[in-house]
Amino acid sequence: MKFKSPPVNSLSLEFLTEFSIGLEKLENNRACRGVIITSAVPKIFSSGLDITEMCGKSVEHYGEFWRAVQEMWLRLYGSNMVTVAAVNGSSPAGGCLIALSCDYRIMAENPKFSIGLNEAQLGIVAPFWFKDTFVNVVGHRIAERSLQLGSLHPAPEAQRLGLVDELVPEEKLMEKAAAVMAQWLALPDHARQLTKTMMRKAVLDRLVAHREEDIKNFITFVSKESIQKSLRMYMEMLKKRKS
Ligand SMILES: CCCCCC/C=C\CC(=O)SCCNC(=O)CCNC(=O)[C@H](O)C(C)(C)COP(=O)(O)OP(=O)(O)OC[C@H]1O[C@@H](n2cnc3c(N)ncnc32)[C@H](O)[C@@H]1OP(=O)(O)O
Repeated sequence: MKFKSPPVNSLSLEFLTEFSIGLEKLENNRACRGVIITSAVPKIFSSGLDITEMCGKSVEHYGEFWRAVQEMWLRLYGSNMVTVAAVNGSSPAGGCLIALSCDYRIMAENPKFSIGLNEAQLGIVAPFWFKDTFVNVVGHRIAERSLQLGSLHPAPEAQRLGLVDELVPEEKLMEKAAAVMAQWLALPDHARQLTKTMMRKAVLDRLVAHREEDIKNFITFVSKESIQKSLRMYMEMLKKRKS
């Protein structure tokens, strides 16, 4: 699957819905045993959740948007397929969540590309299931420090921390992703799938059990004037940085 929503592959409601439907179709296709996720937008894997979806909208919209974020994660993290992220650009926040939800992450070895859950820098808090996914990849201590600081780790540091599994030159990324996919697909599906379920079930079940509460929390949080102000200021900062 190639993300192609210029300029930065931000995860809008439309993008998330299309991504989830695409994953569902592949999941139901018995001929498809694995998916490589990458980007068709140069230098950006995904800029994370589309901030404009969280600014100045109705309560109904926030609810619908957050349900779509949850749905995407439940499908990807809970997928029976082998999932490989070929991270060919920067990948903050929700973009990082997508990479973390895959079985294996390969990143282009460009120190200008960074990845991480930087929510704290925006004055918002990564939800528990973002945090759980992060902890399951890098461990508690690294996750705690990285989340509190809202760190975006340049590719070499991301590899040192275990946030990505390996770095390769950008031109070799897809070749390497295909080789990793072949290695993972060489195992019998049932054994690999049951093992994956065993490793991820508790974290998935936690969101499923608290899904409505999580949506309510998001709506309450994002509707606060202080949070709206932080998000607006962040968007302005992005625009100023550009000019
Ligand atoms: C209780 C629950 C609480 C909520 C939990 C929320 C959980 C997750 C939150 C998120 O995922 S928030 C999103 C976090 N993302 C970021 O911080 C990334 C911000 N973007 C950047 O750093 C840069 O844009 C980039 C991705 C490194 C790309 O840089 P580049 O220089 O190539 O491009 P820009 O000029 O900065 O951007 C182009 C254009 O896109 C707009 N834009 C960028 N990112 C977003 C975004 N995430 N959402 C919406 N719009 C975005 C940017 O403003 C520019 O717009 P224009 O100026 O061209 O109109």
